[in-house]
Amino acid sequence: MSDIVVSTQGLTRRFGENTAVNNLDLEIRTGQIYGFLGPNGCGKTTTMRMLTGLLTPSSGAISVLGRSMPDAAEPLKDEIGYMTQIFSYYRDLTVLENLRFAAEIYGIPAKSAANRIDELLNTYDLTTNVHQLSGSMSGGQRQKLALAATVMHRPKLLFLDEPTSAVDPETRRTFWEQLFDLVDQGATMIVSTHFMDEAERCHRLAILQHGVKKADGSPSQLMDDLQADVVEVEGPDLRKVKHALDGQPKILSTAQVGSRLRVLVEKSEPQPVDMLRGQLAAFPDLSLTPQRPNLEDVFVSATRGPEQ
Ligand SMILES: Nc1ncnc2c1ncn2[C@@H]1O[C@H](COP(=O)(O)OP(=O)(O)OP(=O)(O)O)[C@@H](O)[C@H]1O
Repeated sequence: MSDIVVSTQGLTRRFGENTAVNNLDLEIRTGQIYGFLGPNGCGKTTTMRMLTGLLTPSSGAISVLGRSMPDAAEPLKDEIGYMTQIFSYYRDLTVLENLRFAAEIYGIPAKSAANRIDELLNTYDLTTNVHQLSGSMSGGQRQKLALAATVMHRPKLLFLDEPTSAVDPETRRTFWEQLFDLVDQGATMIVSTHFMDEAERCHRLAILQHGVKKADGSPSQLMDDLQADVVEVEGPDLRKVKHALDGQPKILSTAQVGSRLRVLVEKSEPQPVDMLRGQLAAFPDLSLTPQRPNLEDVFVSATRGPEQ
C-alpha cells in the first residue's frame, strides 16, 4: 500500500478575482508532520479547508487517505481531526462538557467516552480544569482542550491550523512534544504556521506565498539547497550599512538582528565576503563573518521572487 496520505495536483481555489490557492501540488507521507509555512493570507487555511472537504476547489484533484475529496468528506470524517485557527468549542461549557460533546459528535458510546475523556484529561494535563468554563481558561489551556477534543476519536490524519499562535514559547514547546507523541502512535499531521521555530520542527515543509508553493522539502534540505550565502556584518552605523547594500546587485536581502546585519548574497557570487568588503569600503570598521543559513533565510529567499 502507498504511504502517501495526502496528494494534490493543480489544486486551485479562487474567490472572485482573488486566487487564494494556485496550482498546488502536494505529496504528504504517513507518519510525517508536514508544515505549511507562510504569512497571513497566503492560503494555508483555504488549503486545509479543501483537504478536509469543507471547501470545494475551483480546479485540481485531491486524494486523502486514498479517497477523492470533497466527495469522500463524510466517510472520512472518522479518520480526520481538524483543529481550526479559532477555538471552536463552547466557551460557556466546562472542559468536561466540551469533551463529552466532542465524544457525542463522533458517536463514541458513553462508557468508552468516559474512559477516553479520563485518558485525554491526563494526557493533556487538564485534570484540575475539568469543571472550569472554557471561556475562563488561558490561551494555552484552551489550546490543550482543543487538541484533546480534536483527537477524541483517534484520527489517523490531523490538520492543525496555526495551533500555537496564541501561546507562550514554553507552552508551544510542550504542545509540540504532544504532537510528536501522536506521530509516535501512528498519526500524520498537517500544521500551518508563520513561526520559523515551529516550521523547523516539521519533517517536511511547503513554503507558500500568495497561494503558490515556492519551495518544499525537509528544513535541513531547504537550508542546504539555499541559493544564497549568508554573511553577518558587525560594527557601527548598521542602519547606514544596510541602506548602502539594499538594492545593490547580488544582494538578496539585509535584515538587522540585534547588533548584527544579516546579508543574503546570491550564490553566483564566488567571494561573497570580499564582494561585500568592496561594496562597504566606506565603512572600514566592520567585521564580516560567513554564517550557516537558517530557515528564515530560506523563507526570505524563497518568497522574494516575482509574484504570480
Ligand atoms: N470565504 C472567503 N471569501 C473570500 N476570500 C477569501 C475567503 N477565504 C479566504 N479568502 C481569501 O483567500 C486568501 C487566503 O486566505 P487564507 O485564510 O487561506 O490564508 P492564511 O494563509 O490561512 O492566512 P491567515 O494566517 O491570516 O489565516 C486571502 O486573500 C483571503 O482574503
